[in-house]
Amino acid sequence: MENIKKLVGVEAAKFVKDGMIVGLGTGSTAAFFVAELGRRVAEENLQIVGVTTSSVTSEQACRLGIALKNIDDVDAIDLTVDGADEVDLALNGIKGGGAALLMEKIVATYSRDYIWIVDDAKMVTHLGAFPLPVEVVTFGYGQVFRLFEKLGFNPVVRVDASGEIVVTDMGNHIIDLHLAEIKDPERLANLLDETVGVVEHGLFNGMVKKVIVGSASEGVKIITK
Ligand SMILES: O=C[C@H](O)[C@H](O)[C@H](O)COP(=O)(O)O
Repeated sequence: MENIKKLVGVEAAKFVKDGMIVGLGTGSTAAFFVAELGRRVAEENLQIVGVTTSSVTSEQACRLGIALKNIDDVDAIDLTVDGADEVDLALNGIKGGGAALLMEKIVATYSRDYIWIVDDAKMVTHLGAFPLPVEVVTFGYGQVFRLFEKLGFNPVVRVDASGEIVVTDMGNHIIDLHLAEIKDPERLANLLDETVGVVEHGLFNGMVKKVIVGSASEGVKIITK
């Protein structure tokens, strides 16, 4: 699995050219992309500026000597590369397994080009087997939780390994919705967008035009919309 993640990470890095402002995704797959950029910065003098999507990625990029800027200090981001938790046939996806969905969605929204890197097990017919992360403000999150219960969304407040409620980089909580199958991603996204207390959700509908998929048997495949 780590080999496949590395394969797609290195493949995605080929789209990065000198002078680019690059959005750096979060997660175990995106980490291979960032590592490859770090290698090219060190060994090939690649000139780039990164805009990161989490504190974890910022730390990795800093360690690797990748120059970073705050999203507000760049005009636009040329390309963002990120992982995903599930991708359907229309290239809608679920993100946020690593609790970085809010920063990821903002960086993706202000990027000219956006690529996902995944292993083939994440390619699905319908989204929803992966619990949908919803980022909620801490004030009144219990009320939002109860609303989700009433709607039959099987919500679970995310806790870390020591049982503490997760606090995201943006200071919010995450409620994971165990939906089994999302029949209409657009409708669900609209409902969540309109729910007071929800900051953002992990449905990334129609945002990506290119997905680099890795598999043990077939290597790398690029799916475009
Ligand atoms: O919040 C985390 C991100 O959305 C990740 O990109 C996503 O969870 C995929 O992570 P991984 O590559 O570790 O499976």
